Amino acid sequence: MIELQHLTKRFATKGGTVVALNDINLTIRDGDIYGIIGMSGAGKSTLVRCINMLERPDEGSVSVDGRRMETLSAGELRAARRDITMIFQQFNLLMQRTCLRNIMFPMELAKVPKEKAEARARELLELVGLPDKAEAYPAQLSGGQKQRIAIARALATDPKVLLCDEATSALDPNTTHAILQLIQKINRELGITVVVITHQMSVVEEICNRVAILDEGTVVEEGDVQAIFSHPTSAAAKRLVYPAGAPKAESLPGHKLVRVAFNGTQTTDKPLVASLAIQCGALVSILAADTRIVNGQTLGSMLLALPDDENAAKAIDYIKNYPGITYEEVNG
Ligand SMILES: Nc1ncnc2c1ncn2[C@@H]1O[C@H](COP(=O)(O)OP(=O)(O)OP(=O)(O)O)[C@@H](O)[C@H]1O
Repeated sequence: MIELQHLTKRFATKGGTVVALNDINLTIRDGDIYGIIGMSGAGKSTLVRCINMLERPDEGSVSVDGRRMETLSAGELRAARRDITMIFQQFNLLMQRTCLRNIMFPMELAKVPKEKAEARARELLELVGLPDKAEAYPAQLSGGQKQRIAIARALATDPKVLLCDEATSALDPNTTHAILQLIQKINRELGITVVVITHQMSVVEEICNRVAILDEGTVVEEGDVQAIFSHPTSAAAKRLVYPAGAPKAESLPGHKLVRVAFNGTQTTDKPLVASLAIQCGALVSILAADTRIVNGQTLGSMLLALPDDENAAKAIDYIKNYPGITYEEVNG
């Protein structure tokens, strides 16, 4: 378990002090794929770099499995970083080493005997799907292949935690998907806790179970991905969930406006709008909809116009009792 308590990090710059992180409190549980999302400059990289003490917090504590990271000596920290490894947007491979020797590198530092290190590196090449690239140099690989090698290298010391700092931001959508699948496989099969820093909602949607939304160095929302994405409350979360703007209510004469948010338990075989027409005789119009499927479940919200007639009360009752939906009447 990773626990951040009252974490604050400031940078002194020519223009004055920048508060990159301001009193962050977060708990990342074992086995989570935990997303940390925010706009550029929100403090994501600083946060993740504080977890392995690449940045030293000014205040607060970071504990990983009960071990207080900020209290460790340089030697202890080097050892701890074998348990908490990291991958980056730019891969950071050693260009003059082959892929095999890149993967062996952390094991060399940890004084693992060469034969054992090579055998493990070959296993990891298999795991990331590139057994034939052992003797290739990074310059001969595509971006996705480089990231696979970087992942293999990050796994070489059998870590408990993998920190991913914008690991797919330099990749095209198909390659991003493949790398996210690999990260998910590593989480599931090796039981490694993953922390994913990203500015892309789609990354969080695809693999994370929990998420923290960071805005100007503060956590503005935190929790279950489906709960947050179905009902964003902070301005920063709304900006991320509805990049084109939240569905706005404009009054429609003779209608009640109703916003419904799907919390992820809704199944697609029982469509709400059709059910309202059939069960309640309510001919509802969809004014706006921003729904998505996350992990096979419906999330997002719809703005509905409900004719204000004799069926309205029955329809509202029906919506309120509909599984997996949050109901809100809005004024135009
Ligand atoms: N070494 C540093 N010196 C001075 N200021 C810094 C330093 N590192 C980060 N900052 C500042 O701290 C704030 C948070 O930066 P950080 O890189 O953590 O944000 P981010 O959310 O990762 O952004 P991006 O998505 O653009 O990488 C920014 O205002 C940044 O300018």
